Parts: sequence; structure tokens; C-alpha cells
Amino acid sequence: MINVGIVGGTGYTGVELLRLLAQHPQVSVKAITSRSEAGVKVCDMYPNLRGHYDTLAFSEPDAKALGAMDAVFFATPHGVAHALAGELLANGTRVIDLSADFRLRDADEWSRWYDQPHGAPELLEEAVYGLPEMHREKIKTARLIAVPGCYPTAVQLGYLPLLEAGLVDPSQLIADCKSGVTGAGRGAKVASLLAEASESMKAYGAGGHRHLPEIRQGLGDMQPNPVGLTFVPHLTPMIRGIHATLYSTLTAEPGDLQALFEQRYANEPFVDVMPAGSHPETRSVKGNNTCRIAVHRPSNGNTVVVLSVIDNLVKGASGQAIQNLNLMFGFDEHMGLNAPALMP
Ligand SMILES: NC(=O)C1=CN([C@@H]2O[C@H](COP(=O)(O)OP(=O)(O)OC[C@H]3O[C@@H](n4cnc5c(N)ncnc54)[C@H](OP(=O)(O)O)[C@@H]3O)[C@@H](O)[C@H]2O)C=CC1
Ligand SMILES: CC(=O)N[C@@H](CCC(=O)OP(=O)(O)O)C(=O)O
Repeated sequence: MINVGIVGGTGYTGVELLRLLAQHPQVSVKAITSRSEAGVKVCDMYPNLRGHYDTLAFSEPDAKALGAMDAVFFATPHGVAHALAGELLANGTRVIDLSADFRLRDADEWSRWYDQPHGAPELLEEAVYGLPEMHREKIKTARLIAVPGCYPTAVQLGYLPLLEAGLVDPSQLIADCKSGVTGAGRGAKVASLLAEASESMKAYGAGGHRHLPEIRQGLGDMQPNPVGLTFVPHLTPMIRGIHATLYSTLTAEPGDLQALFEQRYANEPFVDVMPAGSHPETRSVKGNNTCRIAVHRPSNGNTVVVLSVIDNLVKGASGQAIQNLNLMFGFDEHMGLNAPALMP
């Protein structure tokens, strides 16, 4: 049994960590922070957790208390983990950061996209990008994990088999992605209001979104050539879910694409390649850590279309964070992640 802490427990990813960890047989949540709700019991704020965390209460972030944990999750806005991660690591506490603080290897690039100086460039070298389907062995021995973003998870898993096999042109990739509104976090924003976000849909960040450099870096790690990616996210009227429609151009006769995807993911516990001709639905992964994928080659032409869906709060954040924890501590990779999706 290990003791863990969560910094940023009142946000959507924080409460999703609590929900999933309630079913984890090897984890006890001993500390959870919120500056605005300090003193409030977790189950008073989130009644779905009554009966699971009846005494746990939010407290102010305290490096000493967090440093007594075996692992700490950061479910906080960008920049917060920069300030605390070094001290925790020095205490022997492992850090799993759900924010973007350690995702980009280049501190200057991070500063440009996140409009602030990088607060811990000295830790970048040891940070491991927590996409198990790419970096499982490194994750097992890591002390500091950068959990991938929600869009980056769906996009990278969709392109991975094609790029690794060298079958498509990496300079001409197009990722057309849709997100539910919880992707924007729990903080009050006009764009997330019911009257703004429901019965309507819009693109945003078409000129450049923060996930672009992260996805480009990940796709670059899958093959040797420069990546040219057009990434356009959209806000859709659903609560959870990411749907990525991924286009690429074949450079060689690919053989059986369905078999390629099935073989690449045959041993991956959280990637489900659907039968040929399928169209995965976001609701089929709601509350669940699976990425469901389908591959199409319309009219047997030169374009491959991959459809990739995840729950932004699970495989796109908290579930993937727990998958990383399981690997780091030698637990079964499924622990805490066994419940099937809610459908409908
Ligand atoms: N929502 C999603 O689908 C995904 C989110 N992420 C990332 O995960 C992180 C958390 O996201 P989400 O749960 O949506 O965010 P929220 O905005 O919903 O929650 C943020 C949490 O962080 C706490 N917090 C804010 N500022 C600070 C601070 N300076 N120091 C300590 N705690 C702070 C808040 O509590 P309080 O202010 O009371 O302390 C709150 O509990 C973000 O970096 C986000 O980009 C990643 C993938 C997907
Ligand atoms: C719908 C929506 O607003 N989504 C957010 C996703 C951001 C997010 O989750 O940020 P990180 O993954 O980088 O931590 C956005 O586009 O900014």
C-alpha cells in the first residue's frame, strides 16, 4: 500500500483522480489540497465520494506534508508543479504532473507557448513523457512524469502505428479534434456556460494551440523526419470526451492497415482497435481509460483516416496518470482502471 497526495483536488481532474483511486487496492489518498476550500471535507463538496473518503479534507498545499507521501499528483494550472516538484523529488517523493509543466523538452519553447518563464528547467532532463504506449520502460523507473495532454493523447495514439511503420508522409498531417467542455477545467469562464457551449460548436486555436508543440514533439519521436501538422481543436456540446479525426497521406502501399493497428496495439491494455469499418463514439469511453481507434482508407485512395476517441478526464488526464503510477510502483497496470465506460 502506498500513500499519495493530490495538489489541486477541487478541479475536474483532481476529483476524477479521487473517483478512480477509490477503487485502487494499493493506494491510500492521505493529502489533498485546495486553497479556496481548505478545511472542507471532500465528501461534503463531492457527494459521489460519500462512503469512500469520509474523513479526508482539503488543506492548503504544504511541501512538508506532501513530501511525506510516496507519490504526489499535480492537478493544477501550469506553473504550480514547477515550484514544488524539485523539493518533493529531493525528499524521495515521486511526482506525476497532469499539467503541461514538464511535457516540452525545450524550456524556451515552453515559455513561448505558456507566456511565462519555465520555473524548473533543471528537471526537464529527467522528466519522462507519460504515454505508456511509447515510453513504458522509461516510466517504470521514472521519478517525474509529465502526463500527456488530452488532445495529444488521442492524436499520438491514432498516428503511432502509421508513423512507426513509415507508411505516411509526416510533413502533411491534419488533426481535426473535438473536445467536451470539461477540457477547459472547472474555473468559471463565459465560454463554458450552458448558454454559450450547448447547441453550438466552434473551432478555436486554429492559428496555434498549446498542444501543437507537444503533439509535434511526440510525433517526431515516432520517426526520423520533420513533422508538419495542422491541428484544429473544436469545443463541442458534451461534458466529457475527445474525438480526433486524423488525416495522413500514404507514401507506400500499406498492406493490411487493420492488421497493422491490431498488431501494434495487441499488448496494450488501454487501446482498443475496433473492427474494420467502425466509427468509435466518445460515449463508449466515458469514465474509462480506453482509447478506441478505427482506421479507414476511403475509396482505397492515398488518404488514411484514423478515428480516435478518449475521455479527456480519464485517458486524457487522471486515468493515464494512474496508469503511470501503476507502472512506476510495479502494480498491475489495470489497478483502479477496471470499470467499463458509462453507456449511454
Ligand atoms: N480538464 C481536462 O480535461 C484536462 C486537464 N489537464 C490539465 O490538468 C490540470 C488541472 O486541470 P483541471 O482539473 O481541469 O483544472 P481546474 O481548473 O478544474 O482545477 C485546478 C485545481 O488547481 C488548484 N490550484 C489552482 N491554482 C493553484 C496554485 N497556484 N497552487 C495550488 N493549487 C492551485 C485549484 O484549487 P484552489 O485554487 O482552491 O487551490 C483546483 O483544485 C491543468 O494543468 C490542465 O491543463 C490535462 C488534461 C486534460
Ligand atoms: C476544451 C478546452 O478548452 N480544452 C483545453 C485543453 C487544455 C488542457 O487540458 O490543457 P493541458 O492538457 O495542456 O493541460 C484547451 O484547449 O485549452
